[in-house]
Amino acid sequence: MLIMGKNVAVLGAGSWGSVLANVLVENGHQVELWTYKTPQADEINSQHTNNKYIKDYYFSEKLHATTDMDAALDGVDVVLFVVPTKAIREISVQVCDILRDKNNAPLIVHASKGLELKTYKRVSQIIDEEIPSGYRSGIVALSGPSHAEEVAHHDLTLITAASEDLDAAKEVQKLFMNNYLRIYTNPDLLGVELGAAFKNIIALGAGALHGLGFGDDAKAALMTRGLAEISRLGVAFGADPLTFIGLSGVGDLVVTCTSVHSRNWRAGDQLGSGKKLPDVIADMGMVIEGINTTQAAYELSQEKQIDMPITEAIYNVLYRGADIKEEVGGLMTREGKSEEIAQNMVD
Ligand SMILES: NC(=O)C1=CN([C@@H]2O[C@H](COP(=O)(O)OP(=O)(O)OC[C@H]3O[C@@H](n4cnc5c(N)ncnc54)[C@H](OP(=O)(O)O)[C@@H]3O)[C@@H](O)[C@H]2O)C=CC1
Ligand SMILES: O=C(CO)COP(=O)(O)O
Repeated sequence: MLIMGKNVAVLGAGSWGSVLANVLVENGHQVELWTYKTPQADEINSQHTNNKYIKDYYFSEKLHATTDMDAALDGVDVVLFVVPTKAIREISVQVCDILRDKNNAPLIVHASKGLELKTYKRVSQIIDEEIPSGYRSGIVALSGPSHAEEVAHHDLTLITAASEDLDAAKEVQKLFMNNYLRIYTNPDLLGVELGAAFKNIIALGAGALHGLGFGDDAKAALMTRGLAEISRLGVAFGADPLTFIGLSGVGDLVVTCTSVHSRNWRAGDQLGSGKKLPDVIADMGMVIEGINTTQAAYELSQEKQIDMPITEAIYNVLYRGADIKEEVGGLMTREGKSEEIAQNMVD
């Protein structure tokens, strides 16, 4: 099943980038993990740890980190982007400048979950714009219910390799698949990327409900109604509605709304407990993608006239200083609806 000996550059040495790089090393590939921070590269190379992002975990001694992107991209077969969405464009520009002088045209994979602010572009669209097809082969999104903390310890995880290019998706499937990480292919790149981005909004809400002291009924309700509204927005952009009941849809929604590993859930929990947003962001020290994605999704829903009451409530808390309890009260006392109509993913 494994393709042995591919050369892979992993860009972004946070929690997910460093763990995915380790998976690739364990699968027998040559990996250069790129970070812009020399002390972090030194820590990974000499102590085999990455303690700010994955506590008390020892990486393979074969995993090598570097701050030299040119060297990392030299002769690579695959480039994996795992930086926060807001950094994708600038890193893509740097990668393209380097690939222009090489002739390896690698396969591009990304594992980031968000939308670009203002342009509302998906990660694969940004990469496609900045790295023309002459300098690379296909683009694949790797997505689904997966926390770095669990994959690091070989917990069983199933995710999706999505691409409009099936051969590229199959190559990524073979690259990552092993006895603890199972990969499916999916042709609905748009639906997979939108599900991955939007579930973080609902995870912020699920965390907030927990912080406010609400229980399992409220959590189940939020996840169900949240799935209905994020599917509605995704379908308006051309996603296959069935993608939202797959790994990158309901799968990722469930894990992110229920796991203490989720930074989005934890951020929501802290907001629900009364902590101020700037303190939540500062104390997390890792990316909380749902904050920007809430803004993007809210603006898109306004533009497309799509009813997204949960997203709007979370937007009001994050960007308009609204009181969380009042927003929850507002959601509960909206005009009564038929579930048949309210559940419709399409209208
Ligand atoms: N963690 C997980 O389990 C999973 C994460 N993801 C997705 O993967 C993406 C990355 O997440 P994750 O690894 O968790 O995030 P982290 O915050 O743990 O790490 C992000 C890394 O990218 C670095 N970075 C930030 N901005 C730049 C930049 N402009 N140039 C270069 N490097 C930069 C950060 O450095 P610094 O900290 O110094 O800013 C950090 O090393 C996100 O889109 C997330 O949604 C997907 C699935 C699982
Ligand atoms: O996407 C993830 C799990 O699949 C990671 O979620 P968080 O970014 O909320 O930690």
